[in-house]
Amino acid sequence: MARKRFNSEEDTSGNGEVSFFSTKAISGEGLKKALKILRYTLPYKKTFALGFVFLILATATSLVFPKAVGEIVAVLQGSSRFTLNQIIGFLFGILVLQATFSFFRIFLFTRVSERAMADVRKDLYSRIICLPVTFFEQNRVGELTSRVTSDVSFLDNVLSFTLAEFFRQGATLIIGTLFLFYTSTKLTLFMLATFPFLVFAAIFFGRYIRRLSKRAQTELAQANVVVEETFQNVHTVKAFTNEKLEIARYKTSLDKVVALLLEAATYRGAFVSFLILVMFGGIVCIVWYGASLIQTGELSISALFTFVIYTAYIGGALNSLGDMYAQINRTIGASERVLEILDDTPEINPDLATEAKAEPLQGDIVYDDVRFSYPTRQDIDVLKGISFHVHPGERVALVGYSGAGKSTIIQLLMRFYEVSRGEIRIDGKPVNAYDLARLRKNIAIVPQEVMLFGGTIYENISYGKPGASREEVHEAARKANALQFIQSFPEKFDTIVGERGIKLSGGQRQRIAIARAILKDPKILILDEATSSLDAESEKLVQDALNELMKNRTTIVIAHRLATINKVDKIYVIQEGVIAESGSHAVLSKLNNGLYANLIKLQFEAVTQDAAVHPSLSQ
Ligand SMILES: Nc1ncnc2c1ncn2[C@@H]1O[C@H](COP(=O)(O)OP(=O)(O)OP(=O)(O)O)[C@@H](O)[C@H]1O
Repeated sequence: MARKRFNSEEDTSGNGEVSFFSTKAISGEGLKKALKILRYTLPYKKTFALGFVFLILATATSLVFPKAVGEIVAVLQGSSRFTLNQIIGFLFGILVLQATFSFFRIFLFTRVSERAMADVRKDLYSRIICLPVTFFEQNRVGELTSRVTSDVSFLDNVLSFTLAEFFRQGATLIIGTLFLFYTSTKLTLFMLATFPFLVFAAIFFGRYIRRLSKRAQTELAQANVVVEETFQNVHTVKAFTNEKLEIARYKTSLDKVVALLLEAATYRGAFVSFLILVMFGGIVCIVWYGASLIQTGELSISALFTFVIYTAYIGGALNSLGDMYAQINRTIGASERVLEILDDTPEINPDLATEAKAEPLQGDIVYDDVRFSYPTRQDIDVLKGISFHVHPGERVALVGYSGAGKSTIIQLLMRFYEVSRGEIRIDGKPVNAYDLARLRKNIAIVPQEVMLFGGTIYENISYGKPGASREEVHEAARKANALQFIQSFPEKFDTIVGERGIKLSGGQRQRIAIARAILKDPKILILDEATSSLDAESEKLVQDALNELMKNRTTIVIAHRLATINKVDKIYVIQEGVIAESGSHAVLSKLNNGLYANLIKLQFEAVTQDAAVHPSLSQ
């Protein structure tokens, strides 16, 4: 099943960030999709509506302000019906109201947006985690993380802030202009002929500067990559004494940042000069024309005051509407990407999967002429007709050179991918015919590299069977030969492991993984043997634990160190996607020029060479 990579064409920075200055026009289709995201606010629609009422009230009060200031001038001229104190009192009243309305607007809108966005994040995460492995191969993890974090933040911002601002500024623009016409038609026409152009010029100028700053930010992020990489791999840097090289690399990156920032600063300086000269010049022109209208008796002084303040309001509104257009455009892009994932088909239903009982199986596995190529590399046939039969309770080993296809054979059994041709059957039924969750509950893997989650040892073991009783977890640890080392820690099962906790040795980690598998109690077991060998004592503890685990289960071992597999019933030697040899250890190791015999010879040579270099190892 070919899955499409979701749209990330706006990701120009390459690090999952979305271009800030996409100038693409807002399309009707995009807008429709973005509106679909708004359905997440539906559960909170009452709060949203109330917030909207406060928004209208706050906007209305702010629009009264210039009129009141004009009235003060009228009082000073003696042409008002009110006293100065009355108007100042009124002004204060307006301010208090506006402050109160704004508080509730922000409070209510934020409540809606934060809750709605938490819902989006939850849905998005649930959907992503339930998508098939292929999806994760076709999309970089960094990008997916940014979908859940930054894309949703864009939506959040729009809901809690931009939407309200858009309405407020739009209303200011329309109602303000109507007020202006009402105050003086001639002056309004004069203003409209000049002012908006100046504002748009300022918007473009401003945007160009921000684009430069944005580029500088991206460069800075690149420079930080150098810092991060070298700090993380400080051993490599030091081992090669490449400190000087890294310093030079960092300096080159920083120089680029500085050059861009300086360029932006030059434009910023020019921008301020532009504002002083042209924008304020524009206002001076309006005042000049207004004053001449006052001289001819067509306009009152108080009306001119009101006019200038409204003009400033309108200028501000135009400016922020320009910004908002860019922001809404970005958000549409973000919601498109979020929706694309939400609309993707999951392979598993998490609610049903947790409930699902393991399918009662015998563990009879048949590979019937299985052919396969990875969806991301369709041109390369990784498996070219694999056929074998493992009877219930049998142990088989897959061996072969690196890249031969051993792990791929296992991944197909787990149904991480679908076979291209042929069939895999368990207990006579094709794997595809099983419910995915119930099938996977029957298979446990002890992987090469055991990844433990940051948490307690107890949590890590019970991952094999969420909800297991304390006794079950203890018993599994005992069977896995892990009890002794766990008991030796002061916090025992509650010891934190992982990044912020204790670092377990390779052998200890493996025994935790074995305990996990014992707890899961699967019919089919897959051991992806660790490539690196443990010391003799750990090796024995792990091997004993594995022997306990393999009892009464069909086991497939991916063997890297052949010394450990002489106890299996049958060995399959995989070479370039086909089974080149099969049989018992005793038979295969004696085949003249046989692949298996050769592999054993190679490993034996490697061990003896090692012993020659480190004589202590052979003792
Ligand atoms: N996810 C993937 N996408 C594309 N190609 C892959 C993927 N995983 C493995 N391959 C390719 O498939 C081939 C078989 O890989 P596989 O991991 O099955 O080999 P292996 O025998 O298990 O090797 P090793 O012993 O090193 O683990 C290799 O050529 C590898 O490059």
